[in-house]
Amino acid sequence: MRALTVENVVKSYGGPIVLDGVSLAIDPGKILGIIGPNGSGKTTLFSVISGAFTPSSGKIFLAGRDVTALGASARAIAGIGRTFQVPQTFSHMSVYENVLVAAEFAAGLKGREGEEAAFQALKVCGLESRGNLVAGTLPLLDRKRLELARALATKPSVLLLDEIAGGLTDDEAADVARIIKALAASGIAVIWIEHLVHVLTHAADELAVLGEGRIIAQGEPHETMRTPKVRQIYLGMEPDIDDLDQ
Ligand SMILES: Nc1ncnc2c1ncn2[C@@H]1O[C@H](COP(=O)(O)OP(=O)(O)OP(=O)(O)O)[C@@H](O)[C@H]1O
Repeated sequence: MRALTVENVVKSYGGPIVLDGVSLAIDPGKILGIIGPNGSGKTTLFSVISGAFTPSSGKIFLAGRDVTALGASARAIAGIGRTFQVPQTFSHMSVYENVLVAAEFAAGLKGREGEEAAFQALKVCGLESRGNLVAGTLPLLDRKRLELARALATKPSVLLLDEIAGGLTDDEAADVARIIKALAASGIAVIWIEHLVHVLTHAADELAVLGEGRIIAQGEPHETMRTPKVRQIYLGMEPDIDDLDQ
């Protein structure tokens, strides 16, 4: 069964249409990369999947169950985890407290179950020795790891990553990509928005390109980057499309 199916989703915020009939699906254990120019609707797509916004029409299925009518909290509990473009960490709290709060309040994991989920999430993200540090003092790479750990502590079956590698060096981005691949290998379905195309062409099983609210290309990442429509968009922005294979 597909981990998540997005069926013909249309979204407008009251003005122009931002998502114009988007359909996609992902299996457990796979990584689907999403790219697209600024304003093409990537973050809106995540908001509609996570339940922050209701689609104007269309449906969202989580493991075959129609969750379109559920709000964000119910979807988090049902198994949809999310990181944000701007990290949502509480800077004055410790690293461990940040992750525990996510487990307890976002996913409803109480007592030992919450503590265990928080500890495991820190461990997988390489932060187990930094649990007592104040979150606001962490360097960027660790703040990204913490954002990932917070999403992971909700024990998601589907994980939505919004520019988790943004601002990182190539080596740091590779480090985060390694963690994400391990998460996928454990059975989590990962949908990953990123402006750094080369990070996704290396890490994703499949790539979907959004343009003006529609999926204009989708498939094996390198093939997808070579399609004429995608080349047109990324010409000049990604001068090294032909080097992405290397
Ligand atoms: N809460 C909102 N209310 C009204 N319009 C919005 C809202 N959020 C996004 N939009 C508009 O929807 C369009 C798509 O925005 P969205 O943030 O989804 O695109 P994006 O592809 O994620 O862009 P970026 O790469 O810049 O983050 C834009 O025109 C944006 O101004």
